[in-house]
Amino acid sequence: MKDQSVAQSSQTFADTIFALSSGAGTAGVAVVRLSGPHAFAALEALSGKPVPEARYAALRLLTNEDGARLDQALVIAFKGSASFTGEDVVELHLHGGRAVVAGVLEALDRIDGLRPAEPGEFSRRAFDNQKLDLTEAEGLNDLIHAQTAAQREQALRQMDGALRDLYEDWRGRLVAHLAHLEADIDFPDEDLPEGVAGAVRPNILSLKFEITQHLVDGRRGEALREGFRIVIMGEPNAGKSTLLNALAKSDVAIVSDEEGTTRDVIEIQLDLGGYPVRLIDTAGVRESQGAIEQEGIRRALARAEEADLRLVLIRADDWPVIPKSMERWLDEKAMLVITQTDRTDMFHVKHDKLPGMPDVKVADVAYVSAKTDVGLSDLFSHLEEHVREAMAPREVPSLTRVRHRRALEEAVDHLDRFDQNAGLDAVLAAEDVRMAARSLGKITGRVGVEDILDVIFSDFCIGK
Ligand SMILES: Nc1nc2c(c(=O)[nH]1)N(C=O)[C@@H](CNc1ccc(C(=O)N[C@@H](CCC(=O)O)C(=O)O)cc1)CN2
Ligand SMILES: Nc1nc2c(ncn2[C@@H]2O[C@H](COP(=O)(O)OP(=O)(O)OP(=O)(O)O)[C@@H](O)[C@H]2O)c(=O)[nH]1
Ligand SMILES: [Mg+2]
Repeated sequence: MKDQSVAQSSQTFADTIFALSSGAGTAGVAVVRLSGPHAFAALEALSGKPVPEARYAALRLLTNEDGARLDQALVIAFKGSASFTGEDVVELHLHGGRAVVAGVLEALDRIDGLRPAEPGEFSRRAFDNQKLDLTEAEGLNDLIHAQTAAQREQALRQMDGALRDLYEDWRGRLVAHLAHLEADIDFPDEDLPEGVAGAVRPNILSLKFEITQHLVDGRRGEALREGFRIVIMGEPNAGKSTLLNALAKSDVAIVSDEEGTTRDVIEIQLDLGGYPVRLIDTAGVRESQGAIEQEGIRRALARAEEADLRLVLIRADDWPVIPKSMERWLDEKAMLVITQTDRTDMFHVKHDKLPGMPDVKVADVAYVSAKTDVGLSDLFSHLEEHVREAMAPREVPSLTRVRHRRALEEAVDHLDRFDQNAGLDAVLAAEDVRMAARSLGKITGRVGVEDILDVIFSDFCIGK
């Protein structure tokens, strides 16, 4: 029974799938991809000619079953298993017009054994045929969505197997320890009074330390994937929306001298030196009677809570007094931005050791005027610096998804349990190591992931 379910997903039994693999909309060239046992027969049906030699492009007139001309296309066949999916693959490089693509997709749909692909189904087949592990597949999906150079670099690194190698190395080491532990259970070693569990304990604990270090690296891989969230906050009229517009170099948010102008959260994307940033403007924080403004403030504080960096804005004429509502937000995740410096005497503002100067621990202090542009380019470089520091790749690759984080935390939990059981019960201790190895195996997809595969791959585009 079990073997049969494996065979179901392998190439001989699968349907042949097809999809437009290039972007939607009119383009110079559109690529339709087919994968599965009927891919070559489908090409023969559309072109009326034998399939060209594998991996060589050929020009073919494509017609539908009524003989209507569809396109003069460039076609390529890839023989399984030397293909992206591991199955027979055909690519139709079409003229990118709507009617051409629609005509070809319709003609394919009418061929027996062919059906449109689900999102991510090509990659899913590549995974099933061991062309990719899960981290590589995720890297591929990230590459397709990469908006900045640093995101592209991280995705390519993951596609090269950087995370796979790291996690497989850890798993391999655990499995080796496990083999010793199991041998010891069957044939205890008289020379080791604490048993093998005691002997391998230091190695396992040092491995656990490596995993914990990897976990505390500050969300850098996730931030790079999702965009680093910079939240602009402060009291009404601090100049938040003005600053957003200045940094975005675009008139995105409404600015006025009325307090409480902004109530919705406004988010824009920036590319700071190749790093993706989500810059978020929020409602001014104050005691408010209005229900809508209150909701705006609630949302502002929620965003501030999950920010990677907070820009806490204070008007130069209020400085150095810090509004009560902002006190709790000033920490090492905050940058203090003194705004509207044109409205007051700069010497007074910039004097660091003013009497009554609050003693705050923040990442940085900046002084800006959106009116005169003074300080804006400095603020820009400080932000760029901060963002690079937070997301620049390290020698050991960073985890890029909550999915990885959860599995690693699970592994650490099992290793903690191993630590407790090591001196007490060899059988339990071995089981803990086995479970930890299993948690690591879930990241690459080696074990126990059948139930999450649909979730992972359905997040991909159609045609990928
Ligand atoms: N036209 C086209 N361009 C494309 C893709 C594609 O599928 N079609 N890709 C799709 O994402 C990417 C290239 N990735 C690919 C990865 C592996 C194989 C492949 O045929 N692999 C075989 C043979 C390897 C070899 O000869 O070195 C294999 O792994 O066995 C093809 C494309 C980007 N550009
Ligand atoms: N002189 C001067 N005025 C500024 C500067 N920045 C903002 N303002 C003015 O300050 C007022 C408030 O600016 P906004 O950007 O709307 O302030 P905000 O913090 O978004 O306010 P809310 O959305 O109400 O919370 C507007 O009249 C702006 O023109 C500045 O650098 N210099
Ligand atoms: Mg505003």
